[in-house]
Amino acid sequence: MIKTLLGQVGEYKKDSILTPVFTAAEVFMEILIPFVTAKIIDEGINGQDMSKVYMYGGLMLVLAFLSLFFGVMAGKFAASASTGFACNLREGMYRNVQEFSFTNIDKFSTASLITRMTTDVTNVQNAYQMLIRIAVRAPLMLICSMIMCFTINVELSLVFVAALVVLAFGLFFIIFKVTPIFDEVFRNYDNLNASVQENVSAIRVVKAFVREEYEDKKFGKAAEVLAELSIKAESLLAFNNPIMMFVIFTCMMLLSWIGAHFIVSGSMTTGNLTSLFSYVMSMMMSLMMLSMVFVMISMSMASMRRISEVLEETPTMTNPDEPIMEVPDGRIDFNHVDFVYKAGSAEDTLKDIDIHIKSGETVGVIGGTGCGKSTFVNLISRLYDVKPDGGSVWVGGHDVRDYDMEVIRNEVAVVLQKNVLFSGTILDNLRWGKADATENECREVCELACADEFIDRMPDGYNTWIEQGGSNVSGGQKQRLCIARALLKSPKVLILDDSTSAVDTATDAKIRQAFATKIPNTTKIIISQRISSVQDADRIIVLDNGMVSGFDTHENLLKNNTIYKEIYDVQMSGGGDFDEKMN
Ligand SMILES: Nc1ncnc2c1ncn2[C@@H]1O[C@H](COP(=O)(O)OP(=O)(O)OP(=O)(O)O)[C@@H](O)[C@H]1O
Repeated sequence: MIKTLLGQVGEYKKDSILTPVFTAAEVFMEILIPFVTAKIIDEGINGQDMSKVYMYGGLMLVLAFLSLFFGVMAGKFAASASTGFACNLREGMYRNVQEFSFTNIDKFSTASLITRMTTDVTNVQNAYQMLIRIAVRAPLMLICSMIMCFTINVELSLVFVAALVVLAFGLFFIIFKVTPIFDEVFRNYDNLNASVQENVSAIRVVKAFVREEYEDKKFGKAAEVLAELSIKAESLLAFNNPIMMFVIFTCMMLLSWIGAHFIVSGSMTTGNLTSLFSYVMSMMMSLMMLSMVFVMISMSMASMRRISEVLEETPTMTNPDEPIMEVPDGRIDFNHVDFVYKAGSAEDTLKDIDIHIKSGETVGVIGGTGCGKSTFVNLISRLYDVKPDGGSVWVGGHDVRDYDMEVIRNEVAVVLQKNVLFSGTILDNLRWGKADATENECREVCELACADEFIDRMPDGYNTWIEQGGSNVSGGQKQRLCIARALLKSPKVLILDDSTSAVDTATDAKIRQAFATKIPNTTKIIISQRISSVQDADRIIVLDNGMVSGFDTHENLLKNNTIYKEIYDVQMSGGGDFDEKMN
């Protein structure tokens, strides 16, 4: 984990090394200052020698200036190293997430990925800044101050060594108690983010079902749990200061009392006692800082682990060593395919699918909810891989695993069931299909997808701004834009996964007619719950519980496939979709 994280320091290594170097220099300057103070008091003031006062005063000024300079430099490099490190972590995670296969994506929730890229990275950034600065400064200061104290007076030094033990015990007891609470705090951040993400993205559904109050309560509860845990942790941390102050003042009183005896008996000078006080203060402060470093680091351990989980996640799908860079045609072969989402599941999602589709053919896929239609098409563009011994899926005469992944996904265009548009103009959205498409090309595909009619009615036409998630266009309009976007890729295989469900039947028929005449060489796979959407297809696959129950023309299926015939009869008599028959 540590190796993975440190690997992300990258170009900020130099800043990360310079920070402790300048911090050490700053500490050495600060350590010398009380020593010079003692000289001013003993040799200058007590010795009635103004020249010594000026000389040591000047030296002190130089030391103070150098300490300031080194401190500023250390702060500057620490800030640059930690923010740069955080930026690299975010970029590294984001890059890896882009490489994730769907199997990888299924492992992490969106909310958890967001928390990891925001809150977790901020924690690690703060911990890293502390590590390269305070974690160097505090122990160095502690050791140097202790050495100075012992050189001044051994007996007095033993007083604060005892005090240090008490303080260390108190502070580390608090850390021990507080660390597990912080672990829980970060786990709860995931729940809070999940609640925000789910509700904000589904705000329309929330309103439609009048669930505001319920959702409000749900969020309130998550926020309350988080607040309670944070209060618990902070309340424990609040003891830090009083314990520290108690030990410091007790220590000071003891030092003053014993020190006064030493001064009166002539075995110690006033200057030495003054510098001893300064060193003791520095030591206590260092210990306090050290305890904070431990809190911060233990707080961020959970974050570190969560970040490295994303960074170390290896994509389950990779390109072959010598990938095929061209898909010859739109032939599709499923050779006895078995597929399961999670290894070890009791039942396969797809079972022994053996189907052969010709290039340019239009194939309908029909079946009940959850029977595996989307899963079936996801294998064609290699969004998932088949089981290790679960047959193979071929496109254009080659196993999909032998292609370059970008090539196969460009040639197999999928209009997913859940259509997503991005904020930007209609043209921007269409050009996701082909970055350099001209406006004319965009218009052509929009005509094919019957999207031109509503775009032309919009005041800004193709430059109309689409809001995030396509919230300012209707479901049917969104579907047509997504079909146009896929067409712009001029793919060898076009898959429509129930993507005309929100389009009226007349427009649906028009789109299919356009496909048949304008893109005859593209293999078209149309998933639908409506028989009317697939009955014109060359052949239709009837899926039932992950298995192929029939694969033939509409007419032959009506004659030979009882499931298909029954659905047809139900839908023709005004019934609903596939599932109504199944129930
Ligand atoms: N990412 C996933 N992880 C685990 N199981 C999944 C995943 N996606 C789908 N499934 C399961 O696989 C089965 C087939 O799902 P699939 O989406 O292929 O069905 P479908 O026929 O397309 O259904 P619908 O018509 O409702 O879209 C279902 O039982 C579903 O719960």
